[in-house]
Amino acid sequence: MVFDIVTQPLQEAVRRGPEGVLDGRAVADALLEQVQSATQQLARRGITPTLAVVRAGDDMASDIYVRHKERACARVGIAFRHEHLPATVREDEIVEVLSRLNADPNVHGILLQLPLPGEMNGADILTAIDPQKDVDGFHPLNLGGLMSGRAVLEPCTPRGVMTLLSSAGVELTGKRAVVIGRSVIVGRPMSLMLARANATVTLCHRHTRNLDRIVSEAEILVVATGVAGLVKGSWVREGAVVIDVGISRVEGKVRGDVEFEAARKQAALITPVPRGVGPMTVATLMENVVRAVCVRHGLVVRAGELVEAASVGVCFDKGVGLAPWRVRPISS
Ligand SMILES: Nc1nc2c(c(=O)[nH]1)N[C@@H](CN(C=O)c1ccc(C(=O)N[C@@H](CCC(=O)O)C(=O)O)cc1)CN2
Repeated sequence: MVFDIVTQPLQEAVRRGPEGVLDGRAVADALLEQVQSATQQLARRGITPTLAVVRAGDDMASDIYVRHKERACARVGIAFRHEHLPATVREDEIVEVLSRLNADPNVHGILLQLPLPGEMNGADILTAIDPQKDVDGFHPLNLGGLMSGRAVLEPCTPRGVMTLLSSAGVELTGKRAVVIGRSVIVGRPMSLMLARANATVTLCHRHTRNLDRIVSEAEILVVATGVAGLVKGSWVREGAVVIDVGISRVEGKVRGDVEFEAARKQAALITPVPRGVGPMTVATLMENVVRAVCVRHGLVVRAGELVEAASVGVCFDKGVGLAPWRVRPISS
């Protein structure tokens, strides 16, 4: 465990929120405080964690999200670099920028803001990011590490959902979990993380038949489709925990994938949109930047304190320079 979250402040943040609503903003704030404490301790060792965001084109939503990331960096003491490339940029030019950032020892975390313009193949370009700096956790080595239980850097949105669930004290063992959406950045890693936490997971997508019936059996429901209002309140099982990852703009308003008011009547806990999962994505990114720094410098954040990894029995085998997933206990 490279960054060990202290759960009590997160639990208190959940308790302060409205009954039945999982206030992602409050939990994200509590997490950001812990990240800030870690960056202050890193600063005392002369280390300034640095995140580089590469963005191509002028997608309006991306503009908002990159600004959220910049603001979060400023808040927690992470230096922020923005490489904003024109929409006409070629794939090889993006790869060139990523390679330069890979080689820069002052950069700890790199992310490529999605979506990319036009027909560009994001999956190919993402492989150009050094897996040790891949703070989005989208590199195939990190995604493979997630599958084999060895990833250090995991995708921010599903990881943020897991943090939200644990801060609300949601027990997952043996629970029937349904994930709607099979994207590489949310649905698929989400289903792996829930299975890792001992839930029984069904992964649904656009070809799934009888979606309403499957949803009605879910004790934990995670919806990540980007289709506003797809999940009707009447589908939701009484007492379910509902996590809405979707963000769409409808008539100038931000909406989720779940009919919030109707679903709230059924659910024991539900995340709103906005102020639900979105802020957790950004806070978890900040956590991942500190993770990347720790892996590089052989450090661990344990119960809020930064310590040498060796003193708690963890070593980071950097091997041929591509393996955050080669973290292993010294004793093994
Ligand atoms: N490289 C990446 N690209 C994208 C990711 C990602 O994790 N890595 N995820 C999304 C966009 N995203 C972060 O990049 C993101 C989405 C939403 C929010 C957020 O805080 N939303 C607010 C609402 C803000 C608004 O739209 O007005 C909320 O839910 O409260 C943050 C980050 C796709 N691309």
